[in-house]
Amino acid sequence: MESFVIRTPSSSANIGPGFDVIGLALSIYLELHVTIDRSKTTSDHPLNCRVTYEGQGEGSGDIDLDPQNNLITRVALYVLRCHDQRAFPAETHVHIKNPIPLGRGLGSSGAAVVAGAMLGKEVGGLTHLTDARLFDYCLMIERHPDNVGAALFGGFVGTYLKPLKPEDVARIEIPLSEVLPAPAGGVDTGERPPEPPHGIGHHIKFPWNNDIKAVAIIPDFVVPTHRAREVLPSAYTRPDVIFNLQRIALLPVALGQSPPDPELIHLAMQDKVHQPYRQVLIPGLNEIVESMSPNTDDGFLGVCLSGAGPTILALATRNFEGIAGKIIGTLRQYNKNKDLRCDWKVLEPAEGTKVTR
Ligand SMILES: Nc1ncnc2c1ncn2[C@@H]1O[C@H](COP(=O)(O)OP(=O)(O)OP(=O)(O)O)[C@@H](O)[C@H]1O
Ligand SMILES: N[C@@H](CCO)C(=O)O
Repeated sequence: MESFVIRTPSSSANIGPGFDVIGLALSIYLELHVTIDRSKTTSDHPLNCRVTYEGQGEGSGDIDLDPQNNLITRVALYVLRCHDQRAFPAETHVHIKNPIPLGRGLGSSGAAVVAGAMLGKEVGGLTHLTDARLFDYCLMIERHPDNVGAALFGGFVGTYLKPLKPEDVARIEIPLSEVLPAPAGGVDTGERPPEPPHGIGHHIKFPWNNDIKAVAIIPDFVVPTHRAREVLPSAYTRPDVIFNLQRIALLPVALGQSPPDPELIHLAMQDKVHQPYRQVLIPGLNEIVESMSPNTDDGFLGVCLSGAGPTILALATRNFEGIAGKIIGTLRQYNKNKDLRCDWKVLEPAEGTKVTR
């Protein structure tokens, strides 16, 4: 019996002004516990794969355990089929342990995509696939690189897409359904899916001062990423673009400096590209951003929406409970549900995806 574990961190995307660019891997981990019984030559399970799931929170019960539909195993299958392997080895068991809350802005789908790509590599014995190449596969599925970049490479990262040749631009616009074909009555057509162009995405690691902790306040409601993208405008004014450019030029330096400069970090985390528009989905967000500063809250450095929300991410050096309490109070004040449940956690930057045997 062969067994191994794939461990992928959660992540917070954007960190204020870095919309679709900056990601921070965080210390809540998705784990895939994989066993392969190669003594079996056939399996009763579709695609030779049994999927089990252990998770928590809203939506956990909706995770599809059919390997043809589950996001993680579908991504693995995409990687395998690009290498002419039509199914998992008989017989594979993937046990998913997922403490990352779904649809809350902590990169659950990014982690699932990265873990799935790594699963395809490992079960297929595709040792030639480097992390840089797996990034290309992930970017065929999750089209913004910030969450998948942080989940794959770890730490505090800036991510960017390479200008592509016109024919390759067309290839990253491939509809998701073609990259990950939904099962057509369970019948495998034998077609090879479109392979990712080489070098779609790149990343650079920024320094992080370890005195800075990430306090994640996780409200008990879901904001699907596609919904949070629909509320964004398709064009921005020049002053708003310049506002974000000025701050993004500061952010990676500000969060690496020792000792941290609270005023600089507070300024560097401001945003005019996504947060003001997402307030309609996360009542209280603007009030939190506008009412908190290093002068009003001891230990506070800055605050932003985590990814597409609704999680709020505060950066701080101390007074974590006080800061979380104030944010929870403001969320409850502006939410229709005055008893809104909110979980909160103090998180650290995390390592990228690792496989242990
Ligand atoms: N471990 C998992 N297994 C299968 N599907 C998953 C898993 N994790 C996430 N998903 C899918 O991803 C969806 C959530 O993705 P979505 O992009 O809306 O939010 P998120 O990734 O949690 O937040 P954000 O992208 O803002 O950080 C879930 O509803 C589910 O369909
Ligand atoms: N950059 C993305 C991250 C969410 O997945 C967004 O904010 O929409």
